[in-house]
Amino acid sequence: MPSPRRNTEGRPLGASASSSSSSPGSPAHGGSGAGRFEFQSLLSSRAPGGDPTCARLRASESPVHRRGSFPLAGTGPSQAPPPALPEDDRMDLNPSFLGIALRSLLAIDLWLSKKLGVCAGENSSWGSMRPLMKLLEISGHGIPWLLGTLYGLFRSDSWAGREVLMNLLFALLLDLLLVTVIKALVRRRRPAHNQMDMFVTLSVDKYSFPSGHASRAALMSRFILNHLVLAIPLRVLTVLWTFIVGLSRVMLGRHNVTDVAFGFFLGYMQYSIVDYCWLSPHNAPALFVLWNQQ
Ligand SMILES: CC(C)=CCC/C(C)=C/CC/C(C)=C/COP(=O)(O)O
Repeated sequence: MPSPRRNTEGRPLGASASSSSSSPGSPAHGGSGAGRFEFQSLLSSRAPGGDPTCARLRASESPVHRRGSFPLAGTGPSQAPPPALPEDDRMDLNPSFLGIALRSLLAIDLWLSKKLGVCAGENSSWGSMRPLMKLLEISGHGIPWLLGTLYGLFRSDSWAGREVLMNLLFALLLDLLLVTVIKALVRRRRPAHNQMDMFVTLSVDKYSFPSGHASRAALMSRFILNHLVLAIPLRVLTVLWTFIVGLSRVMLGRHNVTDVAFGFFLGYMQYSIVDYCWLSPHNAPALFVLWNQQ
C-alpha cells in the first residue's frame, strides 16, 4: 500500500505546521476569522426559525475544522466525514450572546484602562502627576481611615459621637473583609502596566477586582453625607473626592475601569448594610460597655 507523501519535516503533505491545531491569527487561535465565524454561527443558530443543527453542521465545515483538526480530510468525495466534535468544542464555537457581550465589555475595559493609565510610570505621558495620584491613594487607604476612626473613638466624649464612630469602624472592617474575600475569589491580576509600589498592602492586594480604594471611598462618602452636617460645598467636595480617588486608580495603572466601577457599587451597598445593622447602646450594649465604665 503506498504511504502518504511527506514534506521535509516528515509531515504528511497537506498538514503544514500552520494547520496543526492553532497558530496566532488563525481562526482556531481566535484570530479575526474565528471571531467572524463564531458570530455568524451564533446568529444563524439564534435567528427566528433557524435550525441549531444546521448551525452545528456549518460549524463542522468551518476553516477551524478543515485546517486544524482534520488536515487530510475533504480532498475527495469517497473519504469518511470527520468525527463529531466533543460537546465542549461545539460550545466554544457557538458561544451565547451573553458570552459575546461579556467578552466585548472585557475588551473595551482593557483597552480603556490602558488608555487612561497615563500615570502608570514616571515615563508615562502624565508621569509628572504621579505624586498627586499617590497622595489620593493615601487619602483612600485603609490605614489612615482605621487609625483616624480609632483615635476619634477613644477621644470622643459624647455618646452620639461614639455611636457614629463605632459604626464607622464597623463599616471600615466590613469593607476590608468583603474586598479581601472577593479579591481572593475572583483573582483578577492587576493591569500589566501597574508598578506594584503601593503603601502597606495585604497579600490579596496583588489582585485588582474590586478596587478597595473605590469601595472605601464610596462607603465613606455615603457615610459622611448621611451622618455629618456639612455645608453644600463640602458635600460636593466629598462626592468629587470619591470620583477622583476612583479615577486615580485607573490613571495610576492599579486597576481596570470595571474594578473601580464594581468597587463603587460595593461601597454603596456596604453603606446600606451598615445602616441596616446600625449599632447602638440598645442593640449592641456590649460594644459600648467600655465607655460606661469610664
Ligand atoms: C486591620 C487591618 C488588617 C488593616 C489593614 C489595612 C490595609 C493594609 C488595607 C489595605 C488597603 C489597600 C492597599 C487596598 C488596596 O486597594 P486597591 O484599590 O488597590 O484595591
